[in-house]
Amino acid sequence: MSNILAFAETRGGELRRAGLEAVAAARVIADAKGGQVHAVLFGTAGISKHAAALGAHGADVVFVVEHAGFTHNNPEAVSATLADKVKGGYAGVVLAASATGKDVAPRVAAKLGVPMASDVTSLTVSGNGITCTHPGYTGKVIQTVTLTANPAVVSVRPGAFLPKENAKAGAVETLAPSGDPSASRVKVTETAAGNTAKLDLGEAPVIISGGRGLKEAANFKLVEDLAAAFGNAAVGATRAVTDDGWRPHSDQIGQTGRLVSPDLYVACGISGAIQHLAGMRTSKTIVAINKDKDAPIFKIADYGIVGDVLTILPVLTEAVKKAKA
Ligand SMILES: Cc1cc2nc3c(=O)[nH]c(=O)nc-3n(C[C@H](O)[C@H](O)[C@H](O)COP(=O)(O)OP(=O)(O)OC[C@H]3O[C@@H](n4cnc5c(N)ncnc54)[C@H](O)[C@@H]3O)c2cc1C
Repeated sequence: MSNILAFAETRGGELRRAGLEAVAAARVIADAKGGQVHAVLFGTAGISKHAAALGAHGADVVFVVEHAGFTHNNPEAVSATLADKVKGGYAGVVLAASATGKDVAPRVAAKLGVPMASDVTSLTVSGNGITCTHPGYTGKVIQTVTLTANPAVVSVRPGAFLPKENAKAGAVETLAPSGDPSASRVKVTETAAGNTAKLDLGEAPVIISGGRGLKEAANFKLVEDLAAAFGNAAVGATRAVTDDGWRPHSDQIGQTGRLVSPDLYVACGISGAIQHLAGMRTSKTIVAINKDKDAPIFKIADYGIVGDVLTILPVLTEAVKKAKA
């Protein structure tokens, strides 16, 4: 009982980075316990094409659950299948704390009758316990909890566990869903995609985020220019900005927005209100630009620039372009 199950999240038939991150986190636990990582991939016909990528990122076995009832997220059927599979002899199951994962993970824990650790940013294994850290009280504290329940249910914060490629290919097996996925009481009939050309905030290694200090919506062009110079960056925003309609609500980061943990987070004209920090304080490196040297954002920043964001952003963009040339 040292194998760990990972939920290989997909959307629109495509494997999400969140799924690979769940495998990466499951690998940490399985390696410490001397077990294997088994990923479960749900979808319609043809979804098995993603098994190779899961194997290449650390899944020893990929179970493919194909059914027309998995066209959209189907939390009831997915959680029932995952819980039944875990009962078959696993030490735990790992999911991403994404919108989909948040819908599925508590259902799995409830079906198994165990507690869960949610939005986990790091974990270690000692004896029979899995010790997890995660932000609590809207990010005011980092809590450390040890799960001793067996099996363990863990959801990991997007960006906290980096997918790692290995040379191995995982074995692929088919798995029958528990019950009839088409008969779920919860039916997602449509998924409306946002701007699909944009990098997803939960998956981008770099986020350039803007606040009210940018003065007006048009100045977000400076934020977009810096993101474009990086090439692998997404644009985020504070709630002050999304409430004012400068940016879509899907860009909002924080307590009531997206939770992110990129490698680099650049906060441009953002004060650092606790509700904003709740969504980004676990970023690996934080750079803040603010004209007020006492702005709270500087308390959590690794690098701070005191000055006018409207003049600093074009300079940074040119510097990044030069470094990338
Ligand atoms: C229940 C609840 C939930 C919330 N959820 C969220 C959430 O999810 N996400 C979120 O972001 N907020 C959230 N908020 C709002 C939050 O409290 C703040 O109001 C918001 O984050 C502030 O956004 P801001 O930093 O853009 O604006 P401000 O707080 O107005 O800060 C603007 C900053 O820009 C600086 N500045 C001004 N001009 C310049 C310049 N020229 N150059 C450089 N710096 C400049 C200022 O010094 C200031 O620090 C929530 C609030 C509540 C009550």
